[in-house]
Amino acid sequence: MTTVLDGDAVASDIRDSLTDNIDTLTTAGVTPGLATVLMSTDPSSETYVSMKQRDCEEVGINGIHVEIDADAPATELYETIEDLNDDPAVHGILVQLPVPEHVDERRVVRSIDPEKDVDGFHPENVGRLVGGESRFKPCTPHGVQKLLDAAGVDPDGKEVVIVGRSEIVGKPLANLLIQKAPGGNATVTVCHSHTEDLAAKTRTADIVVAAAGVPELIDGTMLREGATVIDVGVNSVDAETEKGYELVGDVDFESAKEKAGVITPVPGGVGPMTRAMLLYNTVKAASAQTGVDVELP
Ligand SMILES: Nc1nc(=O)c2c([nH]1)NC[C@@H]1CN(c3ccc(C(=O)N[C@@H](CCC(=O)O)C(=O)O)cc3)C=[N+]21
Repeated sequence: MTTVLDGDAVASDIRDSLTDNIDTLTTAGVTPGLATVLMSTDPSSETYVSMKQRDCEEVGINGIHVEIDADAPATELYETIEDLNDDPAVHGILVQLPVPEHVDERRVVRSIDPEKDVDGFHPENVGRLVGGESRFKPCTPHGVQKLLDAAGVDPDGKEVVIVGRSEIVGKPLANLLIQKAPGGNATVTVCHSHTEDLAAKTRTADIVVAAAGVPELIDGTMLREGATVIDVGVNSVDAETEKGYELVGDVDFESAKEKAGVITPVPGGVGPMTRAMLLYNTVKAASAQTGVDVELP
């Protein structure tokens, strides 16, 4: 029997535990604040940001939303970040990526105060993660780790094949999973667009993580019987839906499900976990910045 992991349910449990932490902070006079900055007209970016704001409201985080016209000069975004860095009510800052082409994305990431960088993308935080002393684990990799844990799949000693080498998922996830720490200790292979014979690699894996951004790249023929399959893909493809697009993963779910022991769906798998871990990092940031201790889930 194949288990289909319910990311919405696991994320909901994490939000419940965080609500207790947030109560502790609020009682001590600290309301955690998360600023989301959107400089884009992409409909899926708008959807994600509004979901993040709704999550904040649900758990009692003060969500501050800043919208910048996609045609505005880049300096407007840089100045917004400076203001948010200086605002003591803001404990976490997320600038929704991608930013428009005329904006320097690296500069954006570097200009966020590392202590407020709840995405974990600032080079200082990347360095800390690689060095085994992470401040904020990036939300999607952390969500994958929590989802595996909730499913009772321990990466310790397992062969993990990650398909995709992005700064946001592939690279940081590889780092988390090789760490000599609970939720780590895996043998990790990172595959990408230049990998020869991808299927030969994925067939060796106990755990396959698809994070290439290619719709339905991984199908059942590429999997070992009983493998755990984590689908990080959130590809918007044109469709005749209300929004004009639909969400498709990097895994061909139907054929993969025939082979997998455990599999995540899209939507309802990793996506909600990413959002839950953003709340987690915001609570962690508020606690670190104010010295009010909380016991994170
Ligand atoms: N600075 C920054 N940080 C990010 O973490 C970041 C980003 N930029 N840019 C875009 C990607 C993508 N991302 C998603 C988060 C949640 C869902 C999610 O919740 N998806 C739901 C459904 C979404 C729907 O219904 O459209 C699901 O999979 O069930 C998806 C995608 C965060 N990202």
